[in-house]
Amino acid sequence: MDTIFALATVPGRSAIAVMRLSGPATGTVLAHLAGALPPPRRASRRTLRDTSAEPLDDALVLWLPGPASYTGEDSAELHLHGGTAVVEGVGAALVALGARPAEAGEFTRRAVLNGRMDLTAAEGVIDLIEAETAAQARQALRLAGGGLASLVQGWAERLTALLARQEALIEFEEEDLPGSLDAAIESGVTELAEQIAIRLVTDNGAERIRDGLDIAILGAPNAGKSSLLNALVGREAAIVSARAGTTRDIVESRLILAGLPAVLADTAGLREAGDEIEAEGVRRALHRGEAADIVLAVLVCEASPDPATLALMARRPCVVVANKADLGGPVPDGAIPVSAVTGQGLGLLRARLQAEAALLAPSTGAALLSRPRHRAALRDTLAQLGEAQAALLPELRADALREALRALGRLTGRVGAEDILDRIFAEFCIGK
Ligand SMILES: Nc1nc2c(ncn2[C@@H]2O[C@H](COP(=O)(O)OP(=O)(O)OP(=O)(O)O)[C@@H](O)[C@H]2O)c(=O)[nH]1
Ligand SMILES: [K+]
Ligand SMILES: [Mg+2]
Repeated sequence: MDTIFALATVPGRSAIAVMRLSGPATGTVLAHLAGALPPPRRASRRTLRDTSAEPLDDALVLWLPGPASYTGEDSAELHLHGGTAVVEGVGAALVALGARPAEAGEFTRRAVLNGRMDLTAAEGVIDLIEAETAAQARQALRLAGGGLASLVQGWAERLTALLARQEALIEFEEEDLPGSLDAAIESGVTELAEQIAIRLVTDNGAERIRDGLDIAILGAPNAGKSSLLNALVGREAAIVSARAGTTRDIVESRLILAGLPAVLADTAGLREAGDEIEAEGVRRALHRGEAADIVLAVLVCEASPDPATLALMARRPCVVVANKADLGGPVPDGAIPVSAVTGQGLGLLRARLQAEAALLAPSTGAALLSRPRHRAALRDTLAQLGEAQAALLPELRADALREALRALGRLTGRVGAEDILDRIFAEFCIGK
């Protein structure tokens, strides 16, 4: 196993730069660099020197021997002065001493390989680094703290016990085993399948908290969709003009709703398009509307609701506004009167959007399945438990239980396909 190093802080000029090291040669490398190995787990001030004893920096050094370290390996942290020359000099000395630059996510990957955390906790670590809102950070912390790992671990232990009984049953078929054993396995499998199924159904919102909500603004040309986008995000993100058919492409802008990140998408006005470009714009608008978590349907106070928007409203979760309320005129049923020009009703609209967002991504703190692969693995497990329930031969039932256990193992990284690890750790930054 190589000894790796990377900057844990952002590269560039800074007050302090933290260089991390991990791997079997860490102790030797550190002793060379700092003159001697400092006492473990205590910050020590040392002059760092390169291989020809030239001073590199006056630094704070932490020696973190394994296995009680982040990676599980012998590790160290060097708190350097954050200048480019210092960091490069220390990097060059580390290479001269036999260490190599780490790849993205390599520290955390080693932590997973050494059993310091499972794959879902590692995903929590990435999410925590990426988190932009408080809700995302809370969810990431739960994952990083082993929230999903311990749940899955509990299921895996029960499954292992059921499999052991099943194998005993096969082995001792001839001899006298209590007749109730078979029934006990059956009810155990059923109970486990139920619990996993319930988790799949009730664990909602975690993916939305992680990835954000998709809100599409749709309506007739000139309804004021672009004006509304600009008013909601507080900047001139989209072009506004009195000419119908101004917006062609989708214009996206980010918005945070009650701690949830959202992407607000302005689209082309819905109508029989005048030309090929507008037709493509309308096609994109409808497509975006069909895929959105929430459609923000924009009607206009004085006009009768246009059929295309009404048709979409019937199919998608919607918040409906009647824009241009400043001009007066009747407000269509169920619509919130707003004015993108005067700002009237925008507070109410924001509150409605927040309420819808909260419905879609309840921040109850219970949701853990934040990635499609989590659900996929649990569905595979469930399918195998179904096979086990349906199996007529004890051997086939044991096979299905083994497969179910493998599916759970893929979720936690215990059953590791290299390509899954590669994909997950590619999301990481270098130094984590
Ligand atoms: N009085 C009034 N005028 C508005 C309001 N909102 C938008 N407008 C005007 O309506 C016209 C069209 O506004 P846009 O925001 O470009 O409308 P749009 O729905 O994006 O139009 P397309 O992109 O062409 O589909 C502009 O002249 C805006 O100034 C409003 O609340 N009150
Ligand atoms: K317009
Ligand atoms: Mg527009």
